[in-house]
Amino acid sequence: MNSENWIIDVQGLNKSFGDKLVVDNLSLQVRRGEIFGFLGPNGSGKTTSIRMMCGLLTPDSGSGHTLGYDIVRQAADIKRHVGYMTQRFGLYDDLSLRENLDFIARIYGMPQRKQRVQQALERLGLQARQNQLAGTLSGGWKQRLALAACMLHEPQLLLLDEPTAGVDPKARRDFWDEIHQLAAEGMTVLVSTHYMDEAERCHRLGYIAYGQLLAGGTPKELIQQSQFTTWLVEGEVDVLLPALQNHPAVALITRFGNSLHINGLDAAALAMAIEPFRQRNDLRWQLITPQLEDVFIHLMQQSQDNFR
Ligand SMILES: Nc1ncnc2c1ncn2[C@@H]1O[C@H](COP(=O)(O)OP(=O)(O)OP(=O)(O)O)[C@@H](O)[C@H]1O
Repeated sequence: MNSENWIIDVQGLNKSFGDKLVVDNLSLQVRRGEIFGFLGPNGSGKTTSIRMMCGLLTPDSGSGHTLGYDIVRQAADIKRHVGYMTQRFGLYDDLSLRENLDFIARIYGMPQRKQRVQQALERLGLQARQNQLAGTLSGGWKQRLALAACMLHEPQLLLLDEPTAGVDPKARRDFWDEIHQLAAEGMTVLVSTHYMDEAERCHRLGYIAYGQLLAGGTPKELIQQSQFTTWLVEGEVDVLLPALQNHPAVALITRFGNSLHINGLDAAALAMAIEPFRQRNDLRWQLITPQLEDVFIHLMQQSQDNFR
């Protein structure tokens, strides 16, 4: 791919706070119109990475471009074209939706202010609530308003830092439909999330732990890279745990109600481990596609071990 098509293209970014290395040699490329998901445990460096890529934080070393601008020397240019939605709702509770958007447009001295506010209200389906005080909105509508606010200046890249934390599943789904619509229109989106259903809706993903990008690719590629074999077992699964939990052929067991996902890296060894239980009447076994959540939990466990 021609490097001019990368909206984000950074190499070897490092950042420390005090003596703690928070982002460690991060390289990342994101294409125009792509929804790129950033995953990783709390404190793994996702926000810090996002802030460096949008010109809000200077890396200690490393280089790169966002929207064609140098992330160190042209940070101000990047900020002008990026919409950044932070983890916390940063709007005014005692202003209406319209007043909030109008206020932001005034602060930034945006030309055609009224028109832009109207467009943003319409774009995100907020007209019917335009006179409602922001403080009285539910979590889902607040996120929508925050998204409208960070799109007022018509950015080319959206950086969304855990945009749907604490938002109910229906509102999250609506929010993601909106993100997909924007991407289809050419918007590039970098989003951090802890939710697996959201991860599955990204075009590509990066998994970061202890500041290092440990895995990257489409959800399908990440599942393939994991080399997991996964058995789904339903029924009286409690009998399995004492025998399999610490079995060397079992990489990870995840519980879902009355079923388990039993994952292993060596299909034959895993088959041998479960063999004594296969004929039981109270258990039903099925070989399934590995789940992203299992893959990420395994990555996280491995990185903890490496870190120690
Ligand atoms: N300005 C700062 N000064 C000192 N330490 C910081 C600063 N910003 C972040 N850190 C530390 O850097 C580490 C990475 O933080 P960061 O917010 O990038 O992680 P994250 O992956 O976004 O976490 P979360 O999922 O909890 O939002 C944390 O240990 C955090 O406490």
